[in-house]
Amino acid sequence: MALLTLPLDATGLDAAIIDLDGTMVDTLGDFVEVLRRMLADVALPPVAAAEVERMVGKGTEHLIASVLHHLLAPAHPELAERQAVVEALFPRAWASYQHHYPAVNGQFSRVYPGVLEGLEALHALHWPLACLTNKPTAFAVALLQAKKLDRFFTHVFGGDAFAQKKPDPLPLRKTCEALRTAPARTLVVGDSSNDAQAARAAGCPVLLVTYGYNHGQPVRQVDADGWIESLAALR
Ligand SMILES: O=C(O)COP(=O)(O)O
Ligand SMILES: [Mg+2]
Repeated sequence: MALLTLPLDATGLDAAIIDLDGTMVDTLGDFVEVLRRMLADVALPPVAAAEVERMVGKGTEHLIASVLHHLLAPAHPELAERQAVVEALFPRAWASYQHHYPAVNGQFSRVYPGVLEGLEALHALHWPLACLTNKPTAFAVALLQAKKLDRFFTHVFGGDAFAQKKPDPLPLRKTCEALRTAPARTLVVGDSSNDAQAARAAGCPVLLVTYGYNHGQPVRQVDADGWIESLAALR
């Protein structure tokens, strides 16, 4: 695919679906802070940003469970026993996370360089644009509004919008339906293997940014159609 060697309007593509965390907004600081508040509520110590970075991207349930497993591992080295402790703690942790997130959302995060330029370039082509994230929809909408990026998107779908989350292809298929575009003509831009696997399975071409969160793995080893150092490369 000559995605990165042709001008975008000569690629045969006519729409785009863009990921949020790690692609448009560096939200690691938000996650670290909301987890710090949540963990204090359940009498656990905070978790380091480098650990959180490896755990972000598969939605809220996965993030909370991963953090609890990580922190409880020294005291409960046996997996089955730890699982039971995590399950018992989970409802309180979940409720605390939901309680704290709105106040934290966008306060400890920033839009990556080049994002505005890239979105403006797609907007100038009159491509319909959707934001598809594993973050809950309400938090995603509020974050895009706080960062003044909401005006670019006709649709915003979060991890709770469909029956499956990325890396399942269902959210991409459903988002293409909402945009009324064909997957093969819809560019996916993301930062992780979740985005790339979902795009491959849905039949969408996919570009990955090189600066986001990819579960601690090198992003250039992920099967994708290309890598960009900034969304400004879409100009
Ligand atoms: O897992 C999350 O909450 C965020 O994931 P995203 O990279 O799909 O925006
Ligand atoms: Mg992401």
